Amino acid sequence: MAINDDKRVIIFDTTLRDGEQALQSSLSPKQKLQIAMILDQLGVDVIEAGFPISSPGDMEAVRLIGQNLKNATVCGLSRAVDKDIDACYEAMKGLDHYRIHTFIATSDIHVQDKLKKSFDDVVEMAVRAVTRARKYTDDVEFSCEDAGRTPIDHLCRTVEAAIKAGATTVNIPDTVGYTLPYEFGNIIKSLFDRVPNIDKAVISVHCHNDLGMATANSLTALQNGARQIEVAVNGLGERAGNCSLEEVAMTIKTRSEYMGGLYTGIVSTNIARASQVVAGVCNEPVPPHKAIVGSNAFAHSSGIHQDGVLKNRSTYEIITPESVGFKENNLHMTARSGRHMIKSCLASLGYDESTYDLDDVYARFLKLADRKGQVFDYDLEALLFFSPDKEEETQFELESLNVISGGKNVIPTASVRLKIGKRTRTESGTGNGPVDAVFNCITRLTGIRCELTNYVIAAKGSGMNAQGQVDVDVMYQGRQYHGKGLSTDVIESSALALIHACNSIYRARIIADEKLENKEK
Ligand SMILES: CC(=O)SCCNC(=O)CCNC(=O)[C@H](O)C(C)(C)COP(=O)(O)OP(=O)(O)OC[C@H]1O[C@@H](n2cnc3c(N)ncnc32)[C@H](O)[C@@H]1OP(=O)(O)O
Ligand SMILES: CC(C)C(=O)C(=O)O
Repeated sequence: MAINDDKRVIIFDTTLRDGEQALQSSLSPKQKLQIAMILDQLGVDVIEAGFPISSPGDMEAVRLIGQNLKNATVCGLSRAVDKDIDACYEAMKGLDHYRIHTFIATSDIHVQDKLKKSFDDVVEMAVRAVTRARKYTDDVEFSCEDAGRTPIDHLCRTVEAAIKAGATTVNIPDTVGYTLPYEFGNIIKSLFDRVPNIDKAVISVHCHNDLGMATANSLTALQNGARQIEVAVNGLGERAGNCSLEEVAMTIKTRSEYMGGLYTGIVSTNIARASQVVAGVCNEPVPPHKAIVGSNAFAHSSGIHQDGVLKNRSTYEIITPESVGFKENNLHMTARSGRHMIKSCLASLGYDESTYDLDDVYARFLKLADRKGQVFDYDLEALLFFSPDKEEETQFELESLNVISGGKNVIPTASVRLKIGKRTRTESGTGNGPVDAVFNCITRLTGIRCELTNYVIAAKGSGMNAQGQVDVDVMYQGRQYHGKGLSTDVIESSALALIHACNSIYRARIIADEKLENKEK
């Protein structure tokens, strides 16, 4: 691939190769294709789709992806071995354009203890591999595996030989995430100073995150002349992962002046979707605090931060959630929130400060937040309408629960008894699983038809005492409600969570009726 702009950074995505290596089960060709299409829309330049010699499935995945990409170049990985390179050709032959990526380790420990070869043998294998790959395509990448721990003289010699043999991209991996940014920057600088034919190839880096340096090392490499970085969505990759695509893409965009005007082809507004698809298909949830794409990356929960963000978002947001494809930021109300947050939330619900006593509402809010942990807008509104002894009064209470579920031939059936006000009622019903059957009963008993938008189950504690916590989000008449349930029985936790949400909805309905009555008066 030819990009003739010295400021343009080539984004080589290895989510489907190095990222996939880190998964507990490998991806099918169809799953890989689904991710590849998202990466193509994201604007990555090269997609390393797999290791064709590895299995018939991976060969098929590389072929399928190559046939379907609209913009990005497909790439297959191979050892410095003839049959691997031939397998890459087999997978991609017939395409207008494709890349073969071949590699061999150059560090002493890998050469001696893993490959059991001499360094001279390794250089010879590198040259042979690049030469063979060049017979198939004019887009050949060569990597010196474990370059970060390779003596610089050996690295210079290998890079020079690979370029001479026809490599158009030479990759310098910090395979075990060992180097520090200053050190890694110097390795790249030394290559530019010492390798005579360095200008004949694009210099790439592939940094792992074992010491948490992958992003910093990749950026330092760019500042020292590298023009391709190898990345993975959500930072997936062997062990602690690869350099994360979203982190480098957004750093280059956000700190462009400091990065010497470098830019990428990444469509940043597609980042959140790419992250979610990769997390879902790979069954690798994104940690909440993951930079750029974590659910907490644009959340503000403390009073001082919320006050700042409400006055000017830039006080605590260096990039906007919208710029990476999230709808908005989140301001969570907890006991760490301050009056500005409470006032703002009530204003968004239509309450002017002149209609309530802020200090009084705030004091009650704090008591509620200390009890509940997180307070939602409808909880806050309830403080205005209900006296302190009534603000958490419940309309629905679980009395008992019975569930039958089992193998293929059993229709999941539930029977639920609820206390509703002063009465008790029972309903039975079926569903496509035990939780669904319970939810159907609760819907009929409460008369509240809400849509379940999120269901999360997590273990609290461990061993015999572990409890299952279920958190649900439901949508009712355009408003989101949350419910939480905790029990040693996860079906009961689920029921408690939905009942919790229904109680909030019930209170919100009373408030809505009261507001309507006041309006009509
Ligand atoms: C740093 C990285 O991420 S490198 C990429 C790692 N990815 C993968 O390994 C996933 C795909 N791998 C596979 O499917 C298999 O390991 C295969 C098909 C590549 C090889 O399988 P096998 O032939 O059964 O060998 P195995 O994996 O057990 O051992 C690797 C062999 O390749 C050799 N080897 C390792 N890297 C290279 C290389 N770049 N060039 C040449 N030979 C190499 C090893 O020394 C070892 O050789 P030996 O059998 O003579 O001891
Ligand atoms: C094959 C190379 C690029 C690699 O994955 C590594 O060195 O980590």
